[in-house]
Amino acid sequence: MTTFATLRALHTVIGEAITEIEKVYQAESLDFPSLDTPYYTSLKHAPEVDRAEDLRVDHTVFAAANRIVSAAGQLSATVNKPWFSLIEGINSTNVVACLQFLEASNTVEILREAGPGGLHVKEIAKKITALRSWKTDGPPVELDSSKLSHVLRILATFHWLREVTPDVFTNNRLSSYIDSGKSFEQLRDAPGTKYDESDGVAAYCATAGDEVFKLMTNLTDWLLNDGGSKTDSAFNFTFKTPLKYYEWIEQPGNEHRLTRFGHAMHGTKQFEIAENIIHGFPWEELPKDSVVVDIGGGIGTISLILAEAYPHLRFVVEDRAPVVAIGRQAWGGKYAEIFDSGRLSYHAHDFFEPQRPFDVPGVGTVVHPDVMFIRAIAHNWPDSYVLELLKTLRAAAGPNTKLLWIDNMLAYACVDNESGQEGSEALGAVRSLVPEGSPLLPNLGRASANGYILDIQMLGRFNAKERTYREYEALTNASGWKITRVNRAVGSLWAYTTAVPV
Ligand SMILES: C[S@@+](CC[C@H](N)C(=O)[O-])C[C@H]1O[C@@H](n2cnc3c(N)ncnc32)[C@H](O)[C@@H]1O
Repeated sequence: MTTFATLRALHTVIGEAITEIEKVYQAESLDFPSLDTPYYTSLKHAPEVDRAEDLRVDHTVFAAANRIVSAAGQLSATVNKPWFSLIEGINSTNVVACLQFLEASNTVEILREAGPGGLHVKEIAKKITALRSWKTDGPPVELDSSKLSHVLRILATFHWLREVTPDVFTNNRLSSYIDSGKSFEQLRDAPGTKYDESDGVAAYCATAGDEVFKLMTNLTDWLLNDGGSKTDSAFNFTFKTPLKYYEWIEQPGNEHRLTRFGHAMHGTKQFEIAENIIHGFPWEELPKDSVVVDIGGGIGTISLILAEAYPHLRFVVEDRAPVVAIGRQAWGGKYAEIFDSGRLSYHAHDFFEPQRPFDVPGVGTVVHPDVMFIRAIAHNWPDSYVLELLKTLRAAAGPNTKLLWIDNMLAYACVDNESGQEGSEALGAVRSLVPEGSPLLPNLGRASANGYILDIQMLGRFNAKERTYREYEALTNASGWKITRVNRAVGSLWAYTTAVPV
């Protein structure tokens, strides 16, 4: 194929995908949500606004949108001047720093309250300064608005904000996504509660802008000088600690990081649509009062989604004692019925220690849970630890216990000729994520970027990784489990992998 033929094929992919999306929206007389219009998850909207939002994750729309992102990324990589592509890649820290600033300065909340007309940088700077007053004993250091305008302008250039008129900025759809929902007064009077009862996206942004941003600057040194093995990870190298990340955030002085991390994990449900979580496993087939243990469940984000959808089940969120201790409080008054009825309880336990029988409200002592699930757990640990964890869970399993492993399942960036044989696709090994003859990268390129970005975050933070199907299979086979089903999520690389004891 000539390059022009490839460019035209990519252009066609985009055109056809737009037509598919338009049909779905036209069927309900709706327009696609505009990039210029904020959508604050903490606010109430007209039903048609919410419906247009919901349709974004309609399977047809989601899949077509992914093809557009993939094709647009490939088109741009082909035609953009390589130097410009390099600058965007190698200097992307500039954008990261500005995104970190956007969240840390509470600019999104300030602009929400300013309304659609936006606010001049001088006014934004004054408000940011006022919100910093708790940081210092004396008068807060005034933020220079001429510098602020430059930070906000690069964000507008990357579509993270909108510059309405020179030096006047407003939120757009993307920046509104980082909104914590808090008022100026709440942020001023109780800055430590910014993430409480939020959707966790702002907390995720803050964690990524702090720990991850810092440790990524040392990834190359760690890999080249330590071979990626002598010290535990780029995190240890950066923060000069022998502790594992989860021990470190529990140390005095890191209280804000521990609380923020719990909320950030709540934010990570955005990696997927709730529908995947709800239908990733046949929860409805489990008998009443079946016990589901959420191993390393954090503050309970995923179990709460499931407990709402499946009132007949009992959920136990197991995590380290300091995390469990802040679990219920992180939700404020939300989910009171689920907690009060005992349908969801917390259990402090180190998951590398043998699982012991424990009491579940309304059920009694449980020796073998019906389901044990690990979501975003294995990707935090190198293979040797995952093996230990899977063996520990295997020892706790009864003959009917199922293990559900939820993580990204990485596809190769090329066609995998050894996969795709009869029967293997059902178990997760795929030849390609795009149809035969498509000009798109077999792993959907930029549309799947979030999975590979998370993979490298796991490498830097934990010396760990997201895994391919073969890597899942090697670990389950070596620990007494057999994979019986892989349910790939719609629109992302997340997968729901069920295994049974052998
Ligand atoms: C990436 S978070 C995932 C949280 C949750 N499963 C979710 O999907 O939102 C990993 C969790 O593992 C917990 N964890 C780490 N080491 C643990 C251990 N040894 N025992 C129990 N939990 C642990 C952490 O405290 C954290 O809540």
